[in-house]
Amino acid sequence: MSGCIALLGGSFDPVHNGHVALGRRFVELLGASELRVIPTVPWQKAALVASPQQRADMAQLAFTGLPCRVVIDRQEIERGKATYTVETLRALRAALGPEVSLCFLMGADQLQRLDTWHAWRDLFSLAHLCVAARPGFALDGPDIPPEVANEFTARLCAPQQLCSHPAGRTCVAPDLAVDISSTRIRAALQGGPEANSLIPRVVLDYIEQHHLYKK
Ligand SMILES: Nc1ncnc2c1ncn2[C@@H]1O[C@H](COP(=O)(O)OP(=O)(O)OP(=O)(O)O)[C@@H](O)[C@H]1O
Ligand SMILES: O=C(O)c1ccc[n+]([C@@H]2O[C@H](COP(=O)([O-])O)[C@@H](O)[C@H]2O)c1
Repeated sequence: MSGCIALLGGSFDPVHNGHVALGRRFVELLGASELRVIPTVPWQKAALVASPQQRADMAQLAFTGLPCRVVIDRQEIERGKATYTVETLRALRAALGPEVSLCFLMGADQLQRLDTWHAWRDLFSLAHLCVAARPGFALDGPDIPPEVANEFTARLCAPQQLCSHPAGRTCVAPDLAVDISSTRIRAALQGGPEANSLIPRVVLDYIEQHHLYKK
């Protein structure tokens, strides 16, 4: 089976067990043959702490061991400016062709904000959208903007159906429940050992070696 490509974009400042669980869960559900991790330069967030290179290094460490090929895609950090996902998906389509199945992964927090993304409706012609539950963020109901809910629900399929189509469908992983954020980890790293259980050991070692996130 050729499988599809799961795409996971993020700030990863730092990468944590929630990101790894999100990637792993959808690789399993979709039957993806590749997870392409895309460290971003976010236009909706204040300045990040770690450098683009450090965030890419940490992602490389965190995602080894998944049951598929893992690629750290540096195109967004190499653009050297804040980027839009729609641009990245257009570049991937141009490079990979119209037939390959592309599945863009996100947590429920981003579904709630999807209507703020640049040209968000165009995303559906370029990729599938796959959304995982995240504690504190509903997957449906009044927290999802009505226009997003309409588009998302009309395209909803079982995850295993996505790999046989290039784009345009949606799916959910309602059973993910990892209550971790990079914000909490940055705070924990300043205060004590709590971060130990929230990020992969190899990433914690990297953070210590590079003296990241200290006061
Ligand atoms: N615990 C989690 N469960 C499910 N999805 C998550 C989780 N943490 C992050 N994600 C998703 O991973 C992607 C990248 O997230 P990001 O790098 O911004 O991490 P974050 O923890 O949300 O960061 P911050 O706290 O700095 O906002 C987003 O689509 C986000 O929804
Ligand atoms: O394209 C946009 O306008 C857009 C707005 C907000 C977030 N994103 C993407 O969503 C992913 C997660 O972003 P973040 O800010 O939660 O790290 C990452 O790939 C971002 O590029 C994209």
